Amino acid sequence: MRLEMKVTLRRGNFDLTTDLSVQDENMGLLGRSGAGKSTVLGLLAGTLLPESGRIALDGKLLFDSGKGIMVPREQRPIGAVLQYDQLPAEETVQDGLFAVYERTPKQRRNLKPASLIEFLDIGALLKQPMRHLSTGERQRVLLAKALLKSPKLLLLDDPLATMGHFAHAVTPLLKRLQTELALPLFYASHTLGNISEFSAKAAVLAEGRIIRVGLINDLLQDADLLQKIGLSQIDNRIPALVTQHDLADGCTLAQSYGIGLVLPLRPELPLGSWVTISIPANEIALSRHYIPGISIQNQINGEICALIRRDNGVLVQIDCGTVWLAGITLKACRDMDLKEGDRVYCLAKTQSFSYRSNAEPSTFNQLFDKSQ
Ligand SMILES: Nc1ncnc2c1ncn2[C@@H]1O[C@H](COP(=O)(O)OP(=O)(O)OP(=O)(O)O)[C@@H](O)[C@H]1O
Repeated sequence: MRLEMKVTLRRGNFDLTTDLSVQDENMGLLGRSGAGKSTVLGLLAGTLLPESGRIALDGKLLFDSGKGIMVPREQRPIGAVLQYDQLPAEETVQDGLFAVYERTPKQRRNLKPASLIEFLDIGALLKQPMRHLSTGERQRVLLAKALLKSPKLLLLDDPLATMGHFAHAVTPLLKRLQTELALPLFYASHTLGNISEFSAKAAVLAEGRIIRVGLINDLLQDADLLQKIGLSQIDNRIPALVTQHDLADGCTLAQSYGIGLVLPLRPELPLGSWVTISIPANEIALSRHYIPGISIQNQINGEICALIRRDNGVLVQIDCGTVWLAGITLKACRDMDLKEGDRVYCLAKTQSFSYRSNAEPSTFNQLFDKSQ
């Protein structure tokens, strides 16, 4: 995706001025509530009209105030799951899906509607008007609509946050679309959890301005930036190789960068497969010593590489082969007299780890329309 967006818009007391140039496959949009994320997505999708400026996707102008160009939403090669989307009040789910699919040129259609409807479990909703749907149902229907457009870019206003348990099924679907259809995702959220699932990079938005664009790993090392965007919940994402399922003791064993990990039991994961596990930074405690006779199964030794001051505490970066982040209070940091270069143990309970969804190669094959 090559995206250029240099626009201005005033909404009430809120001023948005973006100067964003994206040359990547995927991008996250990170910012506090009210920073302007939904506004940016609306401008890209074509539900909002900028006052001035220019938007171009892959060299094609979508908006240019100087040239008087404004490509309407239906004609933009963009699918969008937006938080606020004006939809015809009485339009049924089926009519909405059908209309989008019919408008998409046959040679561009790349997904089978029936399989998508089944996969997103929206078959029972087809006769309902959109206004009768719950938030989560609505998000799934909007995702189906966005995908049936066979878009060249998918905008997501954190739909996973409101999808409940469906998020576990939809995440691998989106990942599969990224690889199978080379579909770029632009994912907006106020936390990094879902963004980093789909993109290694993020643009940071604060008070209607893009203040940084960079690798998420680099953004996490910028204490001022973290403070500015009030990032509170930070997850560690760790790749791990499944080595053993211990049914008797109820745990799965894995290796990550030479470190042995004791994880929640997931016997269906093939031995020798790679998984991504996550653990919130706030779930990791630190100790200067190995603690024998404790129920916590993971005590991982590493060296502190940075101490980042946050609103209510300190984010400690520890090099354990890969970088782990532990969120502790300022008091704990002072009491332990922690400094860069100190060696510490990261203490992590088995049940604090969760498995992130992995795209299994065969699960989605029936979705793709390969007849074109
Ligand atoms: N229809 C509107 N009229 C006037 N102001 C609006 C309107 N919609 C949004 N705003 C203002 O624009 C600003 C940015 O809103 P926006 O929804 O883009 O933020 P956001 O980053 O997506 O927030 P959140 O994470 O809470 O969804 C807010 O200050 C909001 O009050």
